[in-house]
Amino acid sequence: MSFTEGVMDTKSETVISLRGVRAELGARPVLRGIDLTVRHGEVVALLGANGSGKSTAVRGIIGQVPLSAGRIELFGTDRRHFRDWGRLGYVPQRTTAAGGVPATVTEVVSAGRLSRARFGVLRKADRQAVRRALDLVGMADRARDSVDALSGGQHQRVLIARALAAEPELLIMDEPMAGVDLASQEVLAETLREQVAQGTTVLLVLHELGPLEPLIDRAVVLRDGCVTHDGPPPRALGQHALPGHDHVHPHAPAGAEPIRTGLLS
Ligand SMILES: Nc1ncnc2c1ncn2[C@@H]1O[C@H](COP(=O)(O)OP(=O)(O)OP(=O)(O)O)[C@@H](O)[C@H]1O
Repeated sequence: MSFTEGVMDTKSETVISLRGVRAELGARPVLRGIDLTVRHGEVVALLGANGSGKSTAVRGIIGQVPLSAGRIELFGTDRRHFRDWGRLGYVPQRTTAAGGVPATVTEVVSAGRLSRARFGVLRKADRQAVRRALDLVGMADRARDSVDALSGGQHQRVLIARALAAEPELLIMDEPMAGVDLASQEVLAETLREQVAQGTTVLLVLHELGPLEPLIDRAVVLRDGCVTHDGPPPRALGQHALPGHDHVHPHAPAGAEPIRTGLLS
């Protein structure tokens, strides 16, 4: 095989594949036949209204939600047999980094490196990776602080640093910008841009594209547990401008029907 073929193989490699995925939570069907493909180097945004199944889909991918039907593959391996979790970084939705146990920022971010550390022991290169991750999210100056002393947005940055510390090939993030102010969103967007430039594949749940918009290759929109759009991301900024957001023009006559464009609602 030539070098060029090798590169092309990597580029077209499927990193995440969902086929006919169904899941129930309690008695409620939450995923109702999802197909989704994310290829090497792609940045894919998972969009949709509250309760449409975005978090459940992401949690299904990382093995936290059992499937009732269908198949998920990670790096070409059936998720049920996938063990190479060090290749994947995950930022969960709206949790705190504290978890009830007193820990410093460095300790939390170091935990994200353990999957890469041989025998669970952090060596110099691992500690450097932890420092780099803290630098990337602009939290290096808080390294020794207790995570209890952080604001919500700072927690979020620490969780992102924890995911980056493993230098993952695939980043899965569930609303990484939730509770993060615009200036910090710009910092995180820049961080992500650098990761993507290095070839990291990204799947992220978003409500607004915001500063991430230029990075997004493709948007997949869920509605009631089904994919209703898989293609170019909505062009305009902000959820109010996303296709599918019901919109009544401010000067429309009273009682006018909202304009529905069909993607999100
Ligand atoms: N543990 C659970 N038990 C029962 N139903 C659940 C559970 N967790 C979520 N659900 C339901 O599953 C559906 C999808 O939830 P999910 O969190 O995946 O949506 P989402 O698209 O991520 O929403 P949001 O934008 O609000 O985060 C919702 O109707 C929710 O009520």
